[in-house]
Amino acid sequence: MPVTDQAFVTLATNDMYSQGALVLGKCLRRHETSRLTVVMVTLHVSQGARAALAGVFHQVKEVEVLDSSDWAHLSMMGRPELGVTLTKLHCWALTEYTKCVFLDADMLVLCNVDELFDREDFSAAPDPGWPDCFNSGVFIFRPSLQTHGRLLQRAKENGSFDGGDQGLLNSFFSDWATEDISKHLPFIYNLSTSTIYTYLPAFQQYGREAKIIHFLGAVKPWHCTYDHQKGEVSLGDGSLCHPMLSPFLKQWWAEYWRPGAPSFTQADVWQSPEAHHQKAGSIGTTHQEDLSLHVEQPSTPTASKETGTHSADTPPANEGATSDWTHPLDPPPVEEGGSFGSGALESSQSEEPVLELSASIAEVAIHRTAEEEDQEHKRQWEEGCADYLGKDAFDNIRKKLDKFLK
Ligand SMILES: O=c1ccn([C@@H]2O[C@H](COP(=O)(O)OP(=O)(O)O[C@H]3O[C@H](CO)[C@@H](O)[C@H](O)[C@H]3O)[C@@H](O)[C@H]2O)c(=O)[nH]1
Ligand SMILES: [Mn+2]
Repeated sequence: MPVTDQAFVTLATNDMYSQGALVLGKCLRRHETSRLTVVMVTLHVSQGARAALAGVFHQVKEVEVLDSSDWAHLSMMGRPELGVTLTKLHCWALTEYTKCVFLDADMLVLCNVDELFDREDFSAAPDPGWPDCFNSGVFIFRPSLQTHGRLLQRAKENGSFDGGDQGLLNSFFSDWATEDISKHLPFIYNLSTSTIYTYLPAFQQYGREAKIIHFLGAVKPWHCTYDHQKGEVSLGDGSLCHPMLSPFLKQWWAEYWRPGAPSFTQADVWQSPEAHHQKAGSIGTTHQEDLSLHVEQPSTPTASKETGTHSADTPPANEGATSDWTHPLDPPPVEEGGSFGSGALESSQSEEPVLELSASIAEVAIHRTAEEEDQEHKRQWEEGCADYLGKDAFDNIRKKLDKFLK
């Protein structure tokens, strides 16, 4: 039975971030959350994207865009686009729920994380850049129109020290750093991928315990290109991503293409320009336009109907859900018949070309000689694709060095 007065909430103000929200919603469902799921959308989210989101989330709620337009502070972070993150503040107006967990749309949930609802308002994880501040990508809160009003008031009067929601929220919940340690979420609930660059040994040590991955920063998974043929993920400029990041990006794409709920492509999105004529609703007023959609068949979003009411009693079906632990950093499981899967992609039940390809790569790998293996390993090392969790783990490198220096 779903818990109908608690919800996971996310936000998408455009179709790009809607892709992230879609993956997030799919992950939550696949890991059988017992809570409802809500995505707040704004004017510029197209009908195509909304339909896809409605196939995954219990509620698609239109809210007004709030933008700090604070170029000075935002450019200090190199992220002028983040003014709209103030729109996040509207989650406090979702008073049909007693407790919520907000998750950024650039999150990958790796297992069931319903235990987050045991935490109290206001809980969050430290920000990797300034750990006395919390990162506003994951937080537990109790919706309240009073808090919503106070936050908006503060935004109007004082702005935000970083131009986005995180600065404002840290000023508002300023005792988070010192008041109550139980309100500090473990970092594994908001493991920023930037840690790969800032503290690689810790990432190696604890990365396997991660429950939620946060693709924090300017480059998001949907900016990357996934080459099914080569099984490689490259960044926008064509360069290959960091080898430690690759399993998570592949997992993100596997979730994106996982069947059982619709995905949408930019092509779908561009085909629906009528989206831009949607009227914006305003949250927190009696005239708000609630675009929540009843969803009977998540796999057929076009069958959804707009009701104007909240659809807590008709959660999307959970077909295809699995509670399997499919951590991208886990070694690929040995399957019957002795063939190996490809880690992240292996977890997909999809019949996408991805899977067929991973199987053929596995077969090739099995028939390789030891010498060929060594050569391949050397080639990957030289290309900067080190296997930090396996052959190239610190311990193994040290052993090699010790042997060499003897
Ligand atoms: O054009 C945008 C930009 C952001 N978002 C939403 O706002 C969230 C935050 O933006 P994001 O690009 O994820 O920011 P981060 O790179 O994670 O940067 C940090 O700084 C932001 C601004 O303070 C905070 O919102 C983040 O939680 C914090 O992790 C996204 O995940 C989306 O849910 C949109 O819908 N549209
Ligand atoms: Mn984020």
